[in-house]
Amino acid sequence: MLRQTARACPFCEVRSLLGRPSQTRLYAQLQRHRAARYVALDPRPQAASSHARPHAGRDRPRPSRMVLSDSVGRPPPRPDADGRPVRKKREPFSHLNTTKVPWDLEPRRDQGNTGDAFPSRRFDGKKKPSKEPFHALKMQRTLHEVPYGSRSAIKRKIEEVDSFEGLPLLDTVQEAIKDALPGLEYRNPTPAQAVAIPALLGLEARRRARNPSARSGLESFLLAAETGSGKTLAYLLPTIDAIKREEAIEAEETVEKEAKDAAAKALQRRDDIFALESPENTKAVDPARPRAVILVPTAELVAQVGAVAKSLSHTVKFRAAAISAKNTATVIRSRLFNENGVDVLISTPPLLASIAESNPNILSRVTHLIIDEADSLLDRSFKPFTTEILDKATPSLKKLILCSATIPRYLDKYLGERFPNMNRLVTPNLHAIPRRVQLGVVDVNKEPYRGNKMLACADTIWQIGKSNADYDPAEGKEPVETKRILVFVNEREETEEVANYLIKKGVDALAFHRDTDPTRQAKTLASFTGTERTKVQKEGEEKREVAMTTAAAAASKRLLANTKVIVTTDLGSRGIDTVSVRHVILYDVPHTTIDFIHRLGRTGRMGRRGRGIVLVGPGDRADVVKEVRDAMYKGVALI
Ligand SMILES: Nc1ncnc2c1ncn2[C@@H]1O[C@H](COP(=O)(O)OP(=O)(O)OP(=O)(O)O)[C@@H](O)[C@H]1O
Repeated sequence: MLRQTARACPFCEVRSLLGRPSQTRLYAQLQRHRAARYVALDPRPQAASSHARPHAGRDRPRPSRMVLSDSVGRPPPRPDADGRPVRKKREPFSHLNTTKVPWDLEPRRDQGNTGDAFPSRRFDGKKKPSKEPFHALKMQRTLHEVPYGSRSAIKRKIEEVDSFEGLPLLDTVQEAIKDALPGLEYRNPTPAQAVAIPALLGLEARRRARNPSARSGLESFLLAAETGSGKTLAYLLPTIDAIKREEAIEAEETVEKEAKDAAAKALQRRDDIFALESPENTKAVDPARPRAVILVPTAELVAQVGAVAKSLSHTVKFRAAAISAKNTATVIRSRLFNENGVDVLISTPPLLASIAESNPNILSRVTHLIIDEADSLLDRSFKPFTTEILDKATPSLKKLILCSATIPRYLDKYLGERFPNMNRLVTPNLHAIPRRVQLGVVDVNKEPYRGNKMLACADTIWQIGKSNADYDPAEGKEPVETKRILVFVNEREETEEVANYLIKKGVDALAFHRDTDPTRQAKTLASFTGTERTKVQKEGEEKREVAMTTAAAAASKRLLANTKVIVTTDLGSRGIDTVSVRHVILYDVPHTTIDFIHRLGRTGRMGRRGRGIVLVGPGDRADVVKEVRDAMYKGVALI
């Protein structure tokens, strides 16, 4: 509430509120009052200005001429060119020996402070920490905000789902979970799975809407969960469950129909013994009509999600086909038009959109459409293909599921407009980088690097390679055969440049970008994504190491043993499950918090520890890095 002081004009008896309003208004009013007083005291004829003659035209008694000035000792402030009063500059010691607190040092209630005249300063003269954090990040604010109140409510819900057995999944699907999560003793749902699986199975909707008809039609879901939280299984398990149930219903219907047909035929034969036997209707085999389609942005993710689906299909018995532009036309054809049909198709939007153009029937039976990495697939480059597929699949679609670890504002707006009733499934730690991931900063401007980022990068990798701090089994820490480090750069051209420099410095480094040879790319990635190496992979790695050691010995160079490095762009940051990566080096400061989240998300996956190291060089935004670090330390969401 503003404190308001009513003051009466001695000439017009108009009560004006001079307590809280701005100083400019106060002075303007004072000016008018003074002008009015001079006008009142001046015997000369007045100008016809309403400003100079406040009561012109009104029949009011003339006030007494003996009105004393209330500011004799202070001349009226001279107006500036705009007519506003010019304020006298405050001298450094002008406030001394005064008995009243000057107006501009008075505590202001609207600043919400409790009596501190300098809200941003402490008594010791140091700057008070600002109540509004993330100034630098606010300049590039990209992420949609999730209120902390709703995050706590979700936490309570997650606690209710503590095992897969408690979820109403088919027995075969329950069995298959063990195949999809090998090597784990305890397999409990992650927060993403605890939030998504019940909702996608329709438990939430059934609870909310008593009337089952309310659930008919297309249901849309947005699953927003942090990186490495098991989103793939969160959408795959309910989708496969639904497919199997649909299949069972269809099989029952077919048996019923066949029985009816057989009965009808028998009746016909009995009535008409001379009728010719009609040939058996040969069933139209239409193999390329999947029930579920999963869209992902890269060929690497197609392979990764395809592998998870394949592992589930061994127990559940469904057919999954993963196709990408990296496959030859023959491979794509044989997978897609398999005579046994396809239940789940995994592809990139451009490839599927082009296939759907020549085979419009391919999307006619899709009941589940999953758009993984939705923020990428609905940004400018992919959106036309993704929406084309969505539009073509809509007539038969029952469930649309969008997944992402980051929800940018443009996506939030788009979804709000296109799917106003979308079910938003959000995990409590969305947009936060887990505390188990630490962020270190290397100041490249300082000695010994003097602005040489490549040198700083090579040195950091050598330090990690030589250090035993994170991997010492003697101290009860996880032993690793080979350390794997991901280096992220902002531009594709830099990948080769940095990788070549690292090789010169005795580091086993590979550049990974869109134009890398596909077989080499697959081999490189495979060694970073699996915890267990296959025999062939191990042999390949050993061969490469021997070759490098020989080359290094020939050039009498040092070689960093047991450390493998991939230098990549954003291509390697989206969805790739780099479980064996403990260190991520951000060679360039990422352009947005979205890139920070995805790049740092390649380490510390599924409860593991990880470390990110940012190289801050000349011209890099050190303030942004500091704020990201603060947010990570506090465990709050980035903005
Ligand atoms: N319930 C679980 N218990 C243990 N591990 C799990 C569980 N669910 C998934 N995982 C493992 O967690 C890892 C990450 O899973 P996934 O790739 O699906 O994460 P994501 O959320 O899609 O990550 P990103 O956002 O980076 O794409 C995988 O190795 C997977 O096997």
